[in-house]
Amino acid sequence: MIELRQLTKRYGDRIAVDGLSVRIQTGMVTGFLGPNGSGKSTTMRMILGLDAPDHGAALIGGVPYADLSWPLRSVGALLDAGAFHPGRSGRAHLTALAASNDVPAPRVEQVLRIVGLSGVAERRAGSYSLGMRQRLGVAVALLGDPGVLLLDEPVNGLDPEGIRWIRDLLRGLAAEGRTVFVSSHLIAEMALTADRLLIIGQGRLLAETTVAELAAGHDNLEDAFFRLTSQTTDYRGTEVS
Ligand SMILES: Nc1ncnc2c1ncn2[C@@H]1O[C@H](COP(=O)(O)OP(=O)(O)OP(=O)(O)O)[C@@H](O)[C@H]1O
Repeated sequence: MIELRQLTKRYGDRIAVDGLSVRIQTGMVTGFLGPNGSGKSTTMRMILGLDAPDHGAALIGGVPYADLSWPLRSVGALLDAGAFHPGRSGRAHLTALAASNDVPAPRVEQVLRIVGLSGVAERRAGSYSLGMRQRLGVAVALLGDPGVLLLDEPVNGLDPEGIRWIRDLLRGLAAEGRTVFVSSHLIAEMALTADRLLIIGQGRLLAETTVAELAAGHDNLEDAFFRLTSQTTDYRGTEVS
C-alpha cells in the first residue's frame, strides 16, 4: 500500500502538490487523473524519493522510499521510457540492473518474455521504437517482482495494440494482489483500466471515486471529468467559430 500524508511540494511561489492525503490500496489499479500540470508527476517523483516534499510524507508499506532496503524489489516504476543507455541491448540493460539489485539473473529472461521483447533483446535499445522502449521500461519496473508499481502516463505514444497490452498487464498485476498506481490525463482510458480513481487539480485532491460514481448524473464520463476539473485547468483555448 502507498500512503500520502499531507504531501506538499512548492516550486518558487507555485504550489505543485497541495496537502495530498490518500491511501492507494493493494490488489487494484488506482488511476491518478488530472489535467496537465495538476501535480501527477511531482507526486509520483516524491513517492519514489526523487523529489523531497516541503511538507508531509509519502510512504510505501509504511516507510519512505529512501528507507527501503532493496527499492527495486519493493517498488517498480515507469517514469521516463527513454531512461537507458542507447548503445546497450535491452538484455544488457536489464542484466546490469538485476546484478546491482541482487535480482536473480533468470528473472531477466522472464521479464523479457512478459513484455514480449525476447526476440529483440540483443538489439541496441537506442534502435527500439517508442512502443518497444515503453515495454523495456515496463520490464525494468517488473524486474524485482515488486508488490507496488507506479507508472506515469504509460500509454503515451502507444498504438491501440500497445495500449490494450498495458491495460491487460496492469489488470493482471493487480489481480495478483499488487498495488498498481497509474497516472493519465485520459479519462476514457482510465475508465477501462482502473478500479478506483484519484482525481487532482492544481495539486489538490478533487475526488476519490469509481468510474460509475463519477459518471452518475452526467451525460458521459468526459463531461463529468471536465466539470470536476474545469476550475483547475491552467490553459484553455477559445472556441473557433
Ligand atoms: N522542476 C520543476 N520546477 C518548477 N516547476 C515545476 C517543476 N516540476 C513541475 N513543476 C510545476 O509543478 C506543477 C505540476 O507539474 P507536474 O509535472 O507534476 O504535473 P502533471 O500533472 O504531471 O502534468 P502533465 O500531465 O502535463 O505531465 C506544474 O505547474 C509544473 O509547471
